[in-house]
Amino acid sequence: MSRTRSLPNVLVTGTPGTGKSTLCSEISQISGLEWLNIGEIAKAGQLYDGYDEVLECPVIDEDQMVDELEDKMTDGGKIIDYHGCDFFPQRWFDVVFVLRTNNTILYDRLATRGYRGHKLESNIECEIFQTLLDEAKESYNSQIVYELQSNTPDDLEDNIEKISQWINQWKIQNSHQ
Ligand SMILES: Nc1ncnc2c1ncn2[C@@H]1O[C@H](COP(=O)(O)OP(=O)(O)O)[C@@H](O)[C@H]1O
Repeated sequence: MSRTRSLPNVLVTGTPGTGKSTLCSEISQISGLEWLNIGEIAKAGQLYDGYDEVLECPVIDEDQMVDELEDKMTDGGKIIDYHGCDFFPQRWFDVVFVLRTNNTILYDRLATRGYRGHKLESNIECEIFQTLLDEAKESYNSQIVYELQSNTPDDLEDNIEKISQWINQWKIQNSHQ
């Protein structure tokens, strides 16, 4: 599938607060990949299907979201971040990065964001049980799934470097097709 694309599609997943949007914003500026922010797309199109009382957030209508993104993903050159990945078609992505953050650091980030009670606890549990890493490995070929630590500004720099290198390598490998 990737042979029809001139640029790869990259998925960045992980528990809320692990740094997905920060990383995607940087990568899209450096690499020219277009960052598709699922939260904003859902809001703009009102692509919702109910409300999650525990996580205190609207539930995205996954089928509508996939329909909305299909043409863009077929074109390639997209970077998506989301705290879930099992509803995206496997064929969309050339690589999946799962951000991981130490529990106490994540707790502070989410508390600063205003998360409290069940919402805060559920997200910390999600990270402790490596829910998003397991979901990524179950949903995609585990050979394209990479775990990245996202605790410090140095980690952020390392991750920007690693993903940029991966994109450049992909371009070289796919330039003659
Ligand atoms: N590697 C990192 N080191 C330190 N702070 C980070 C790092 N990545 C993100 N942050 C900070 O953590 C908070 C959550 O990041 P954000 O990108 O919004 O996470 P997500 O999109 O996964 O919810 C932000 O305040 C951001 O500046």
